[in-house]
Amino acid sequence: MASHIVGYPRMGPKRELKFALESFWDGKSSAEDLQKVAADLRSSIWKQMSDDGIKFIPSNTFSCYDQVLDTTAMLGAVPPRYGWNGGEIGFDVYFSMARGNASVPAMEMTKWFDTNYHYIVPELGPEVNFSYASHKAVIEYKEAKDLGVDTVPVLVGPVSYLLLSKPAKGVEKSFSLLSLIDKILPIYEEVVAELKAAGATWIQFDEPKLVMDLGAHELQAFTHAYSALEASLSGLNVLVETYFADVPAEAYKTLTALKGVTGFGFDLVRGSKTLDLIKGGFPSGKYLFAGVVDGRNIWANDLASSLSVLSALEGIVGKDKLVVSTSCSLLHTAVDLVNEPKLDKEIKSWLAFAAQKVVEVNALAKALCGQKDEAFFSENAAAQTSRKSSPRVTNEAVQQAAAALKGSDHRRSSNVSARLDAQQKKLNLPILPTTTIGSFPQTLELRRVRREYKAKKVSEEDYVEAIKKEINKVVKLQEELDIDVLVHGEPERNDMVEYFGEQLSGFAFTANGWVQSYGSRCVKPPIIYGDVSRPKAMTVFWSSLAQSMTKRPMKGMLTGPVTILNWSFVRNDQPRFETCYQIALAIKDEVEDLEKAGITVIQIDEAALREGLPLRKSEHGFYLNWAVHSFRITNCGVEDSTQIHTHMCYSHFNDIIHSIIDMDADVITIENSRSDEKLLSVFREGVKYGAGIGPGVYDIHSPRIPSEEEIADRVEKMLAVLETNILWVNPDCGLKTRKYAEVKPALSNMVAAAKRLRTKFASSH
Ligand SMILES: Nc1nc2c(c(=O)[nH]1)N[C@@H](CNc1ccc(C(=O)N[C@@H](CCC(=O)N[C@@H](CCC(=O)N[C@@H](CCC(=O)O)C(=O)O)C(=O)O)C(=O)O)cc1)CN2
Ligand code: MET
Ligand SMILES: [Zn+2]
Repeated sequence: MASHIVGYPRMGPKRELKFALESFWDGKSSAEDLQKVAADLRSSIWKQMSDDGIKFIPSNTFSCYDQVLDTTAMLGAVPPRYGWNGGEIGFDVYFSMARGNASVPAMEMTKWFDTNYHYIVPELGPEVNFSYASHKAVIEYKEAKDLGVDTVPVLVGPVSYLLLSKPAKGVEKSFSLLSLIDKILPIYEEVVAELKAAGATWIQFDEPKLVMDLGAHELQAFTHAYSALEASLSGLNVLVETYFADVPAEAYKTLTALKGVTGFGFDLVRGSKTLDLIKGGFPSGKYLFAGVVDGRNIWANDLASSLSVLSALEGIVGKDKLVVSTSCSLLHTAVDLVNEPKLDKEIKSWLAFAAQKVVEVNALAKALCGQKDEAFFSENAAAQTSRKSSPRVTNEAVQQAAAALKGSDHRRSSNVSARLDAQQKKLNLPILPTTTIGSFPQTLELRRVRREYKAKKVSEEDYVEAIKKEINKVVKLQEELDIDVLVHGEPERNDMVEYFGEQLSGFAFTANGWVQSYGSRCVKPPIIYGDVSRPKAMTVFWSSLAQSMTKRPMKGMLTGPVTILNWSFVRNDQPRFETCYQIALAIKDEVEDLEKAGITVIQIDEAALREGLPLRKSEHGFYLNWAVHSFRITNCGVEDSTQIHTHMCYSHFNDIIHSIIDMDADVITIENSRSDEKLLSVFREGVKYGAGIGPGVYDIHSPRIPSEEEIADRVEKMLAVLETNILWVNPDCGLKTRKYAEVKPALSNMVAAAKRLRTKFASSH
């Protein structure tokens, strides 16, 4: 029985790649230094999987930024503004596309399906001249082979690639991206030919788009593409891999009938319906890659239960055609439990990170062919039992409070326009008020203080003093810049989710459980293992302190329940919505404590509300209903005069705008500048929006400093579709990843742009 891994984390167990990248970008190390770190990481990953006994080991799942951007490089689809002149694409052009450079902004970045990973969106049109411009897939295949590991090279499949793209600037929005299929297939053929020549016997095409709601035309593109590739694929075993949900029935038919394909991979964790499809018929003689080990979570696999699923599948596809696999790439889980010596022993026994999941996959494969490791299986069974019965998982009071939520809608007592009037009386803000999203730059010094406090090398007193000084600096800076609604800058927070996770009961946190979010940026999602409650106030001390430093309104800053849920590793022993309601109750207590402490503006970030939207339309309504309800629970109890803000990243909101309105926040700030103002088109189409809104006026993901003119232009464009009295002026998102040298001039230009427009507006009225 064979084993397979869809993909593996690339950052390294101690984020080696992150540090190598950032040092290279800062000019502190050479391209060779970066290449060396990258090669060492790849080699240790391959060696580890090979030592663990994995038969199908992936290559080309490593990336210095993003696998979709790697595909763009492979196809030579570099937008002309990056000045590429042909030849093999190097770091210069590659990182300019990813991060922008002094003169050109970065390409758009967006969410990878419903994960917290982000990819760089390809920009395509009829004018693009595709050419084979990055040989990375072949180079990495050979690199592994030289190390004695025969791998399965992985490519983003041609159809998913096109469906993940967008029309380039100047190309009709209605342009059919799929019409480019015959232009990119020849490049794929070149890559395949080279891989074959290098000795590859298997190749994996990731086609995750197959789990979405696709039309006949899109499904037809798969049939067409793989028929066209059939000849060049002959002699190779070909795996088409899907993940993140079940494959709809129509897509399943298309997929399993593809020409030239010898194996099909399915996510059997999130896609339990796929199991029925397979039982209803699977093409004979083909391989089934059964993704039973969850790549999206940190829970140890229930090996006994997986084994029974696998045995049933074996009966359908045959012993020699079943391959045990992960549900998706392990990119979305933490790297290695070995680096968590401080984690509670019992909780640790319930967990498996990427390295442990590789072992689980192999153990399942061996068990199927009669080499069951009894000790390993019984240890696993004991951990499953302990998790089911452990008293630390259950909190009766919390369960009762959550059950009591049923039956109420949890709405504020007045409508938004009455509330905005009451708030304006108190706040007395100018038109086009300026604000920021919350965090200010996280300097090295700040990180050092937090780290040393955590390690008990700095006393509580000194720590509070250091943070206080930082808040004071941020407050003074905002006053100098003349920003209207201030923030304290979040210096006490490592991350907007982890910080709350560390203070709530029912959560565990890790020391090294990093997961890549984008580029070199990683997050350490907390682990929700039990019922959630708030032992004490979490932010009131810092927010009150910050408010005492200024006469201007200071926003209380919280992360909302849906975002805490979506950016944590969530327990899988109860429905997600139940966990979300529990978190909502904890945040509600915090909102009310902030109000009592005299905070008049409270921002409850729901950055990840959109990303949690199920991939399939049929499930949207149910999710949005409980997600929006959870948000309302947090703030339905405040006074009219308390202004509730929320913030969201990524503006693909056209389809869910009514749910966003239904959140009933007083002000919403939304990412906007990096996605071509898609957001504004919603309002252009006539959706009525009466609450305050701040579409981001510049991109904070790039080091580039926007000019006053550029920002003023953007705001004017917004004013063409939105009423002047509801518009706020703010950046796209928090500033924690930026440097002060970037933030100061950018915010100064932002305030100047707002003032310029206020003057213009006053003189025209
Ligand atoms: N959870 C979450 N998801 C999100 C976002 C977000 O802010 N949070 N934002 C959106 C964009 N994604 C982002 C993801 C990460 C970062 C980010 O800045 N990450 C930091 C890590 C931040 C962090 O938690 N750092 C800690 C830990 C510091 C640290 O590295 N400590 C070392 C100690 C060793 C050493 O570095 O010396 C360790 O713990 O190992 C801190 O500052 O306190 C990074 O990768 O650089 C930004 C945006 C979408 N998804
Ligand atoms: N308040 C948070 C911040 O400014 C919101 C970020 S959304 C990813 O960092
Ligand atoms: Zn954001």
